Amino acid sequence: MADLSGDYEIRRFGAVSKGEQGYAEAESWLKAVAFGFHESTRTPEHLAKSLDTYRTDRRILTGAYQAGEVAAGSLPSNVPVATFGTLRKTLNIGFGRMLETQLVTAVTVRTSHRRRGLLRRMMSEDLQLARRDGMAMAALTASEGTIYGRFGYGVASFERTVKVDTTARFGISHQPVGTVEVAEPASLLDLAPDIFDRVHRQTPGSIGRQEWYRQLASGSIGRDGKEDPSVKVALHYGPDGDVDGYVSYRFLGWDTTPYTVQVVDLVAATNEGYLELWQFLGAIDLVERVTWEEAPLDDPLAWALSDPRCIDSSDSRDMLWLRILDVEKALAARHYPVDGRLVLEVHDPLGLTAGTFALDVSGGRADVVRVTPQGDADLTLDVSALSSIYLGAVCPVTLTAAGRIRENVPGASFTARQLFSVERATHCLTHF
Ligand SMILES: CC(=O)SCCNC(=O)CCNC(=O)[C@H](O)C(C)(C)COP(=O)(O)OP(=O)(O)OC[C@H]1O[C@@H](n2cnc3c(N)ncnc32)[C@H](O)[C@@H]1OP(=O)(O)O
Repeated sequence: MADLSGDYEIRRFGAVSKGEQGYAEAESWLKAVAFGFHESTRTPEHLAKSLDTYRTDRRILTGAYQAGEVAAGSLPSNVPVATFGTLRKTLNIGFGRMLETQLVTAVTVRTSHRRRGLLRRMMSEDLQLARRDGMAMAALTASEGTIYGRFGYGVASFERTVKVDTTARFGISHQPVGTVEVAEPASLLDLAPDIFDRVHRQTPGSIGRQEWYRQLASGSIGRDGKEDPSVKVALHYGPDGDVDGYVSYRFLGWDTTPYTVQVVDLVAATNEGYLELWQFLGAIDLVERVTWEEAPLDDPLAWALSDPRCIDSSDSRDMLWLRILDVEKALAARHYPVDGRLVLEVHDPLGLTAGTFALDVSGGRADVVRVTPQGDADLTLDVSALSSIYLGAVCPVTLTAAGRIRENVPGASFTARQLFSVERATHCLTHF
């Protein structure tokens, strides 16, 4: 590939708020992101609000800038031709364990500069820096399924859109132990982070949320950057009166048929709270359908409904893509529900963490060492496949059948399946 270092300058800077030094650069960067995702132009107020939340999240903004002269009349050189954003949050890796993770987002390359290696350059440099900084994991959500495998990312969790028929056939037999009450949407500015944190600690695959989420759930910032007065909120109170769940939702209007409520955010820290919030949604008068775009695949709702066919869930898709940056650290960080031993030969297209590793689990604790291969490892796999099975949501036996894992010792994929399983369904409620 051609060396582009002479053509583009890569700059990294932290997000800042209006009035702070570097704001113009951050604003141009964010405008370029909006352009890359085909958004209509963001207003200055929207840009300022977004950058405020980015600053709280300590996002690092990376831009590629034309180093030479730009074409006369084209966008000036201070507008990046490519963008790449990162922030760090914890990832629940099962059994309540947390792993700090490099989250990659806002990847765009201007059409007139695409396929010249800019994404490859920004991704490779960023992952190397993160690894050097001691990070063992990176994550992203992908716009297309074909882009990120080449960089060692693998699909590690799924989600689906559900359309739930809430006409007379809707019924959940659960006997409520708590109550649900309507609240002022703004109450979520305070309540949402603590409730989410409880869910985060008990859900494998959960990613810590960025500042923006409580604003979205409360209707303080809609997707267009303005306050969203259509957002309504109901809180769930447990038997002791503590708020342990909420749903934020909007009615889509009388022109939509069937009459539909769309869930903006649904977060419940208890099994009962989850069912009781659904009982509330199913009881909203004049509404015939409730939709939710971030529902789990393995959803208790399906088993709680007296008629599970109330759920139309034709849209299932990959959600979290993980990329292990340091196999020893990532494997040692996990808790394992069974004892066992596996020797893994891991290939890495970026050369960050290739090698053969022995994983020995005893009493749930892992001992992981890099070994010199003596004969075949139990499993041979790319780091993307190892990243896929890491959260227990992707079955190693299936990846073996797909040719993504080579099983050198019969039964080793099944051992991997048992070792990597987690205590409850993997699900990530955080988009970033
Ligand atoms: C985490 C996120 O933010 S997801 C959002 C990703 N962004 C978008 O979808 C916005 C629209 N798309 C774009 O901005 C650009 O086309 C990008 C970012 C996807 C690619 O940027 P480019 O600079 O053109 O990629 P680059 O030239 O570095 O290509 C790197 C490799 O990926 C491949 N590639 C790039 N884009 C795609 C694609 N859409 N589909 C399949 N392969 C792709 C290239 O062929 C190349 O392969 P190789 O190096 O193995 O030969």
